[in-house]
Amino acid sequence: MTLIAAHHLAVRRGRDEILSDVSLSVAPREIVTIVGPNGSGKSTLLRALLGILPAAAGRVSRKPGLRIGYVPQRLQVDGTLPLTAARFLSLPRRRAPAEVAAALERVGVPEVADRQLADLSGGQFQRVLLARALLTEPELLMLDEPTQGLDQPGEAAFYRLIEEVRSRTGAAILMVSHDLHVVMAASDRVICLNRHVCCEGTPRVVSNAPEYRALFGHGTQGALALYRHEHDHDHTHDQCHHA
Ligand SMILES: Nc1ncnc2c1ncn2[C@@H]1O[C@H](COP(=O)(O)OP(=O)(O)OP(=O)(O)O)[C@@H](O)[C@H]1O
Repeated sequence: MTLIAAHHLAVRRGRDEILSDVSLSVAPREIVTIVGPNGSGKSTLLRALLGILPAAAGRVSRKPGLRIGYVPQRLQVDGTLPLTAARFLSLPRRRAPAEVAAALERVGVPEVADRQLADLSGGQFQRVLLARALLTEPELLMLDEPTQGLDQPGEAAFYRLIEEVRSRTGAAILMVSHDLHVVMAASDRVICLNRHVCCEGTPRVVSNAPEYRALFGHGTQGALALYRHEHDHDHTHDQCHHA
């Protein structure tokens, strides 16, 4: 069974084709991570899967009635707007205080309920966003660079939390990440995107693929190589595809 899939999807912004011929699918309980250079269309892909952006070609299919929890890449909170974490979780749908407290407890930040959103640390704020996404009891959680701005222990803790969410709720996870170490440890499947799917497969298969090494190199150097990737190589012989 598939929860959500893209079939030969293309997305345009103006005259620019941001995504071409992208096909992918996410099955129940899977953790799938999208990696790729800046501007490679990762956020665009998530937004097209959500139906926020229209398909210029191809299509998106979703299991009927699929419940999706989405954590966007950025959420600007106006520091002058008084809004506590608990109140934020109660928008747009009113939630009982006990439900809000349980949601914050689940993501490990019960103490922030009455704090102003603008006063939370990056890690606390990401957890509040996750708590909010979990309130809809999603079958699929979509997270766009959820650990942006967190330090390494904060990132590792957040990904452990994501795995816990998967085991407790059975939700599938589709996320964008730049942190390759954690991606490799925490994902069932990795999709390398550069306006099209360069390469995909299990972390083991992908990390052993010459195409992956050309893209990412090794270790921390690899993470830097990601940003330098010029996409000047030929993908005709991608061996990690369909792995
Ligand atoms: N609202 C918009 N209007 C026009 N073009 C856009 C818009 N949003 C994004 N783009 C363009 O689409 C391309 C892909 O952007 P996108 O944000 O999907 O990439 P990304 O892989 O998520 O990047 P990053 O890693 O930097 O977050 C970029 O060239 C960007 O300039």
